[in-house]
Amino acid sequence: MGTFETTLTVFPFCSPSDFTDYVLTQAEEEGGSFNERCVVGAAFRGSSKYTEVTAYFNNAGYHTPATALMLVDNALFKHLAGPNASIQTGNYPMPRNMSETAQSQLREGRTGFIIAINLMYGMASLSSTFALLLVTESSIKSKHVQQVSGVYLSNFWFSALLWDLINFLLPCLLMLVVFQAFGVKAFTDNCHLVDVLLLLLLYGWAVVPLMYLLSFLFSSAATAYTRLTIFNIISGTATFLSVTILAIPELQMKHLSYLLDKVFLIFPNYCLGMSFSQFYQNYEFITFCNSSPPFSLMACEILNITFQPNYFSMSEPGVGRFAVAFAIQGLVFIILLFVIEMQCVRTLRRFVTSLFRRHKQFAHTEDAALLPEDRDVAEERKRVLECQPVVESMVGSPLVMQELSKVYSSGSTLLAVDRLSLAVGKGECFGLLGFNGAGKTTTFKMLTGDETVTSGDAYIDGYSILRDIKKVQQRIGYCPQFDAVLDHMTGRETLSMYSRLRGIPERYVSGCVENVLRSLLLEPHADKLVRSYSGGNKRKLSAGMALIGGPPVIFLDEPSTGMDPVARRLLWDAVTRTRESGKAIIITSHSMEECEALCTRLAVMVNGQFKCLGSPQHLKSKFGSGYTLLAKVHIEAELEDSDLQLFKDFIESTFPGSQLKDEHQGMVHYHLTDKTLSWAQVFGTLEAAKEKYQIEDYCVSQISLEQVFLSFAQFQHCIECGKK
Ligand SMILES: Nc1ncnc2c1ncn2[C@@H]1O[C@H](COP(=O)(O)OP(=O)(O)OP(=O)(O)O)[C@@H](O)[C@H]1O
Repeated sequence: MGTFETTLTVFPFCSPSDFTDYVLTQAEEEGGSFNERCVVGAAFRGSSKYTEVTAYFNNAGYHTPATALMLVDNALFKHLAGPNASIQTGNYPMPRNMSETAQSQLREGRTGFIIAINLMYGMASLSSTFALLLVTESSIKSKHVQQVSGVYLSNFWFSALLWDLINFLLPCLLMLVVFQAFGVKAFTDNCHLVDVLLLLLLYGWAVVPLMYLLSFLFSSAATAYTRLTIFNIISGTATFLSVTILAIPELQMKHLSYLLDKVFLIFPNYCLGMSFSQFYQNYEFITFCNSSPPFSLMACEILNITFQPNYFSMSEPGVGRFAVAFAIQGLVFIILLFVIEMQCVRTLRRFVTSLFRRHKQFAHTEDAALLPEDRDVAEERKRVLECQPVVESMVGSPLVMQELSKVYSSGSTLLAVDRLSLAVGKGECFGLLGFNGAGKTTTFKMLTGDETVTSGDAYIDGYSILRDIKKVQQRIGYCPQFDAVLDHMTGRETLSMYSRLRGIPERYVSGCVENVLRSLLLEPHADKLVRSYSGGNKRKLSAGMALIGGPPVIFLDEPSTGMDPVARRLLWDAVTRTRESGKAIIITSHSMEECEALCTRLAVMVNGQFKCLGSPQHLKSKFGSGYTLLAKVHIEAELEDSDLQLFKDFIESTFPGSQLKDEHQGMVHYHLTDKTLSWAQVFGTLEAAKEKYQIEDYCVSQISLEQVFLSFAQFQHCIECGKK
């Protein structure tokens, strides 16, 4: 019994309509609060002999009629018996009969329903987090670099699954604590916590691989998280609600509900909601039907309440079929994961598209064959193609490319790499030079298995990239164009992981890591998280990941971008040492200085083709005729132009055909184009003219690699503009 407190307001009313008007006016003025404040009222009318009392109650309250009557009676009693008189009123509901209790038990299922809905919402956002790291690893190419470093697909996925399930166990245990703390008997009585934990873990087994599968659809972690959460909510809550609502007998759609229940068994989130809801309901039914046998059992029979003593029974309301569904879902999702990862679909698609593309490709190849090819490139092609079978004849060449081509056909068709043939020997560093969009990165991507090959083949250590990509990947180191490093690891951890992936015995791992850290000047940052690294240090780490363990073939895609001059030279030293130890290195760079310092041979790539090939000196001699002259002439302030002009006239008359490339503050840069000139002639002439033209300093050199490279600029067509 509760205490009833209210403010007594007394107004003189003459008729019942006065009271009604008062209530209506007050309700209008006060709005919603009037309804809460004013729950009962009473009107006393009449003379001293005869008084009519009317009690009013606000029907929003459950007990207001009785309260209104109690107050009126109290007032009358006080009036007649004195101020100390009072009537105490109590509320003692009659015990419910069996039928009412049964009806109530049936409705109790609502608690299970609410728990299930809340659980599904929570799990929807929790399970989508399992895709985050995978999406990040794929988008930054870290997964690819790990594969290239020797990770087996099965190891990658099962270790991820194991780790995620261990992580998933923690929130599950927390959930059990919550059930225990809030006394949710259905989930805590009779060792049910174990059953609930089993259900949650089975859900984890099913949903984690599903998130892995769906992670392939996204390239950004944030987008993946939002969309997967929405997917989980829809595939859980929406399906659960529709089946539950359609099962209401009054709707007469039980058959549809039954059918949908079977269909939705493919969704782990639906199974989670249903299993928890039904587990709860089953507990309630069991409790009621066994409460006072045999009457309760009879009531259950009459009201058609069925329960399953075994909670994991396959029949309703047992949750056995959901447990089985979880187990099968997990298995199927893992199989699908491997089907996708083993590129079965990709291979099939490539086969189908190649059928359609064949005609187009032949047309292109015929066109290309008409174009004249550089003699060195043609000889390299002949050398490579003549060696059949490649595996036996090219033992000295860890990398052999045979007519390797790549056509991108997203939107318009683009020939990114055009029939490259090349053999790179042990202890050789081969440079791929080319303008932006020439096809260097695409070549690397094909060689490392990141892109499919349109035609041709390549062999690494004798293994074909088409047939034995796994074996190929175990034999290469790859530093991609953009850093594929994981932010949440330290530099030392990253290098240790890659050295283990390369199969370095555990006792040598720390020595190897220290070597790389020291050689790339990364020691001061070794134990910092990669997310705090500068761009240059990340680049050093990427290069270190490719070099560690000394794989036979190493691909470095613009490794020194963003490095300071000291770090760059240290990298060059590390690359040179690796090359001298007998490894084949293929490097791309936009720094001619770097190519001259590192490469034993190089090729300039234009529109996916090699335009020239050979050692830096060979290319300079072949394509860079003449000399470069840099001279500094002493000039008086007032005679500036005439002094310099005299010298320029002298050069142009002495070396006919010379081209002035640059001129600045008395410094001139000439290209002496005459091929017949000898070093002695050029030096002799300049020494003789030194005093007459007040030459302070001069330098004569061969044409630089950069000038050779620039001479191919005219051939690179603008793909985006679609013109040559
Ligand atoms: N996934 C892709 N889909 C379609 N076209 C692509 C794709 N990747 C690259 N390309 C195109 O292929 C051509 C070669 O690109 P690639 O990245 O290999 O050039 P690159 O020589 O490495 O250039 P950079 O020096 O700028 O790195 C470019 O025209 C590019 O636009």
